[in-house]
Amino acid sequence: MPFSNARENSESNMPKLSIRDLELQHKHVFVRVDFNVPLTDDGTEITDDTRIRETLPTIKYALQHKAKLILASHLGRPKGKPNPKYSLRPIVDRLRTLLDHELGEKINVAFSPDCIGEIATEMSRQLESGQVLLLENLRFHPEEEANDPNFAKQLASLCEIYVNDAFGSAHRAHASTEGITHFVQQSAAGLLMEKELNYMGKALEAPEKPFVAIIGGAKVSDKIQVIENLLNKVDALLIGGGMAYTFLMAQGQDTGKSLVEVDKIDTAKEALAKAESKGVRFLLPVDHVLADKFAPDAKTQIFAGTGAFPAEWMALDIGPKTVELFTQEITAARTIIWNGPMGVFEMAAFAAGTTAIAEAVAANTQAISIIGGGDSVSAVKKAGVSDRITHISTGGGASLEFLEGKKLPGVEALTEK
Ligand SMILES: Nc1ncnc2c1ncn2[C@@H]1O[C@H](COP(=O)(O)OP(=O)(O)O)[C@@H](O)[C@H]1O
Ligand SMILES: O=C(OP(=O)(O)O)[C@H](O)COP(=O)(O)O
Ligand SMILES: [Mg+2]
Repeated sequence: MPFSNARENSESNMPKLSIRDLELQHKHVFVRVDFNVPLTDDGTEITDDTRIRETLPTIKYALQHKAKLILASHLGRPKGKPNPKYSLRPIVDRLRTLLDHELGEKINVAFSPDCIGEIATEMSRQLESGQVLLLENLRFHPEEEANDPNFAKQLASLCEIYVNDAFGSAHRAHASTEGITHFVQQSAAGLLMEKELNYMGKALEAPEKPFVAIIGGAKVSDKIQVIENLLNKVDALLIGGGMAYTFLMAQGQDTGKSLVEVDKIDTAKEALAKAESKGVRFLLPVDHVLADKFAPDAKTQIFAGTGAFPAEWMALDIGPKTVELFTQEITAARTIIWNGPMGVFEMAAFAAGTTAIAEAVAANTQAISIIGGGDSVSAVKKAGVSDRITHISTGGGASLEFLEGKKLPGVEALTEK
C-alpha cells in the first residue's frame, strides 16, 4: 500500500528553518550531504549512487538560486587519517554527470583535497555563484567525529549559510552536523532532510499493526543500543546479518569466527529478556550459510540448530529455514521497517538471504514498507524490487534512532523558524 502523498509532500511541519526560507543568492552555502556511498573494495567505483541522487533537489535548488555551493561529507570510517581508499574524489565525476543530466547544462564541480585549511579557503573564495566545490572526506580529521569546536569553526569560516541535507548522518553529533551550527548565523534543513523527516514522522506516528522491524548489517555496537527501545514499538523483531551472532552468543551458542561484539553480550541479554517480558516475538536465525573465510570464493556449508559452529567457520548469510521463518512474519505484517542486510550480499555466495527477504517485503503489498541504510538500499536495488517498497530511506542508523523516538542531534541543532 503506498503511503499517500507523504512522499511528494514538500511542505514541512518542522519547527526548523528550511533552505526554502533563506536568501541564497551570491552567498557561500555549506551543505552537509551524506555521500557515504557503497564502493568497490579498492574504493574506486561507486556501486550505488542513491545517496547522491537523493541530494540533487537540494543542489539544484541552491544552484538555481545562485548560491556558491560547498558540499561536504564523510565516507566510510577512515579513523581520523587521510586514506585514498576513502577519498571523495570518485564522487566528482558522478556528481558532474548527474548534474548535467538534471540541469541540462554543464556545472563546474571543483574538488578540494582537504576540507579545511588554505586550499579549501582559497577554492571557496574563488567560487562563483552557480558553481560547486566538493570537499575531501571530513573524517580524515579526528576533530570531525570528536565535534571539536575549533574544527567546526574552520568549516564554518568557509560559508555564510549552513544547510544539513545528510539525513543518514543526522544521528551523529559531529563537527559538520552539530558543531558548525554554533558558528554560523543560519542553519537550515535541506530538501532531502525535510522529505525524510516528513515521511518518517507520518508513517510511524500510528503504524498499522502487526509492526515488524528487521535488523541486520555490521554496525552491531551502534545499532544494538536501539533495539531495547524498539521493543516498545514493534510486535516482532527479526534479527539477521552480522547483528545476529552477538545474540546467539548471548544465548550460549558458540558461533565460531562469526562477527560478535563480546562487550555487547549483556546488552543483547537485556534485550532478549525485555522482549520476553513484553511479549514481542524476537526471531533469530535458525540456520546459516557458513564460510571458511571472508571471501567470495570461500568454501560454504549450511548449518542448522543451536549447536556450536565448526570452530574456524563464520556465518555470512542466513539459511533457507530462517528465510521461511522470517517470511511468515513479513507476510502478516502491516508496517515493516528494515535496516541492515541479512548477509554479506556484496559477495554472490552470501546474497541469497538478503534477496529472499527483499522479495518477501516487496511481495507484501498490504504493508507500508520502509527500507533504510546505505548498504540495505544498495542490496534492495540489486535485488530489483525497490519500486515495490513504499519508502526507500537514505538513513539506516538515523531511521532506527528516529523510530526509537530519539531526537536527532543534526536536526535539533538547526535554527528555529
Ligand atoms: N553475517 C555478516 N557478517 C559480516 N558482515 C555482514 C554480515 N551480514 C551483513 N554484513 C555486512 O553489513 C554491511 C552493512 O551494514 P550496515 O552499514 O549496518 O547497513 P546499512 O548501510 O544498510 O545501514 C554490509 O556491508 C554487509 O556485508
Ligand atoms: O552509512 C551511514 O549509516 P548506515 O550504514 O546506517 O546507512 C551514515 O553515513 C552514517 O555513517 P556512520 O555510521 O559511519 O556514522
Ligand atoms: Mg552501511
